[in-house]
Amino acid sequence: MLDIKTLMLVLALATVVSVVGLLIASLLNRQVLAIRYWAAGLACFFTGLFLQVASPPLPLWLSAVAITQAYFVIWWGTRCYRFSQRLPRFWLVMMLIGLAQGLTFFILSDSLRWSIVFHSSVAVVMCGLTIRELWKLNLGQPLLPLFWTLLWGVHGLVYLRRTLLYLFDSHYSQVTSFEQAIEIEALNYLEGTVFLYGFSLMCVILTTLRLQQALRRQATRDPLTDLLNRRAFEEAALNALALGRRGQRPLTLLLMDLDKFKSINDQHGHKTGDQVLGAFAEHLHAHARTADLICRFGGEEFVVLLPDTDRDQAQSMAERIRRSWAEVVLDTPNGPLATTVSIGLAQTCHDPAETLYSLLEQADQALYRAKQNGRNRTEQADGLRLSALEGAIV
Ligand SMILES: Nc1nc2c(ncn2[C@@H]2O[C@H](COP(=O)(O)OP(=O)(O)OP(=O)(O)O)[C@@H](O)[C@H]2O)c(=O)[nH]1
Repeated sequence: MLDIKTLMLVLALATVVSVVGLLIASLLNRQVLAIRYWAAGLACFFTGLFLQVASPPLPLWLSAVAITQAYFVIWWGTRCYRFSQRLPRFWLVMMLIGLAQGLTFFILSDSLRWSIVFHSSVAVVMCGLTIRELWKLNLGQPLLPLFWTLLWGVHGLVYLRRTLLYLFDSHYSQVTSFEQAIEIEALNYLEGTVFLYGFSLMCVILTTLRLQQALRRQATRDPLTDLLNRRAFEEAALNALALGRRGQRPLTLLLMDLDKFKSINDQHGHKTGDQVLGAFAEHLHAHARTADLICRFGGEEFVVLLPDTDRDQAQSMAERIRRSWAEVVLDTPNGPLATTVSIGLAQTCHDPAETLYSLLEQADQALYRAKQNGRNRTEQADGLRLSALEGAIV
């Protein structure tokens, strides 16, 4: 039969391996903040184990505070993962929780039973909260939340059983050392070792997933406006066109160009120009439906593809966007700034010869007319011009 000291040593070694692994992973993947908290949480856990070995002479409640605090740090890291950002007041929250625990454990210090009951019930609650964080996130991978739940769920159940036994079982309510409770403590340490490796593995998988998402985003989004970039738009638009053609449903394209944008850059600077581009992207988002594809086509040119939308519906949408944009006054370092947009509109005719590029060409000609006719207006394309199709890619 394994004794407590051996089990503790195995768990401590597993923790060291996990902490070192996660620290290396966090150095390699600096963009994913959560892994740093997860590594810090495990380091906290290791400190708790070390303090446990050193008690006495150190009081046992010190180790209980460190181990319980580890759950709070890991939970915080999982929240940062969910929000994809650093959350404020980490140190303050951790200090307050640490102080509250320190005080509670200090009061309970002479009772191993109550110290364990308190520490285990906090762990059960934190397991539940940590599971919840991942379920609130749409990972797009159903297996990961399930594995996370299994891992934290079993861990929580082991702690729940421990809490209940120390609360209600007459044998455990009398014990004064871990050795006297070897049956449950052995399970606790063995499960803890497996849990640590499972948790570290999950941390690395979640970090990889986040990096993959970031890479996919970088490949498909325009960094300034976060709209679809040209390549991603073309891919999605070709699909939308094929679907529309198959269902014989109308589809319209709006090509937009901010008016006199060069003079905005010249008069207010490039930074303000960028601010205008960002604001216009948000404006488009606010007016588009979820099915619409919005893209920064290049420079100060934007495209919106409207599936299931005919020429008249698209015209009123384009006019809504144009009019409301003319009323937007931006607060820039040089004072208030308002700009306008010109729009070219083209609708599919489901001609077999029609392509995305011929549609764009038609919208571009309409846009050119809008500029020629004084800007801040919407012009419609006349229809499919076969001359525009020469050399078009289907
Ligand atoms: N700030 C900023 N400017 C950009 C960006 N991309 C392109 N531009 C500028 O956008 C301006 C486009 O100017 P033009 O194509 O001459 O057109 P315009 O001044 O908008 O005039 P019209 O289209 O005829 O109304 C150029 O000065 C580009 O340098 C960008 O990412 N940020």
